[in-house]
Amino acid sequence: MADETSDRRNQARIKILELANMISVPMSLNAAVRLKVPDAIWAGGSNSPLSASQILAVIRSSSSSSSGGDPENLQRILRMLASYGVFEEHLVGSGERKYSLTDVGKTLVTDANGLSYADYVLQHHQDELLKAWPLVHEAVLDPSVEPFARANGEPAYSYYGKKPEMNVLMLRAMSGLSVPFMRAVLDSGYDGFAGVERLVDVGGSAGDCLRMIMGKHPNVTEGINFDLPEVVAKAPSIPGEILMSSRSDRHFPV
Ligand SMILES: C[S@@+](CC[C@H](N)C(=O)[O-])C[C@H]1O[C@@H](n2cnc3c(N)ncnc32)[C@H](O)[C@@H]1O
Repeated sequence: MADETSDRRNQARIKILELANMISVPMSLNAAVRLKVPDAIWAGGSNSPLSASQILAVIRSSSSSSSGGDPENLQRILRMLASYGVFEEHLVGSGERKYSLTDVGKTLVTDANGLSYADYVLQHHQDELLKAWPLVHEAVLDPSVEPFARANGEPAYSYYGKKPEMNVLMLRAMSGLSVPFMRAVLDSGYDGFAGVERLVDVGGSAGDCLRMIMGKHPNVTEGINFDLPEVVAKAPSIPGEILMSSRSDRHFPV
């Protein structure tokens, strides 16, 4: 064993402490999203550095209780996420700390269509998903039941289908994720859709990708959103699209 006082061993101990406490990072992110901190700082595009007290005042002004709260606890969350590049910390003259959004943080700001990556964060931190994580080791010992099903009694997508609020959050999370990606693909000059007349999106969720592709490429005259019946039922209709639901009981990874 190496010398316990060596820099290498000290770094190793610090690293394992960091890993053991890593859950504090996504849970702080989840807390910031739940509190709508990114929208509070963004304030319609200003992104001016605000202190924890100022952010709390904005959050409180749009909630039923306009006072109270603990800016110190909010500052702990902000500092944690600043160290992971979500917020930028500004030390102002008096020693006060203020926070603005980095490019990473801006992905959490609600856009003109009501979309952002915030729903993706929320979707991944629902109680049902969190209950599955401590069971990951069981997937090694007995892979016949996936951790989500072990924790919740059935596989994720059939479970979502029975819980309207989870189904809708999943749709919103996927839209928030896919719309900016597809916009980037289409704006990049990608020509893979040239000459395509019928396009099937397997697991197309709300149909955003189909809608955007068909809007840009009139040659695609028939789009088929192949997804689960409860998902297709909630998806907005698109002219020229055939909404097709899966009748498969088998839940394949998409
Ligand atoms: C990760 S999401 C994909 C989101 C979508 N491609 C987008 O860009 O927004 C996976 C999708 O697969 C769908 N899915 C899961 N199991 C399915 C099945 N057996 N048949 C059809 N769709 C399924 C889910 O309902 C969900 O919409």
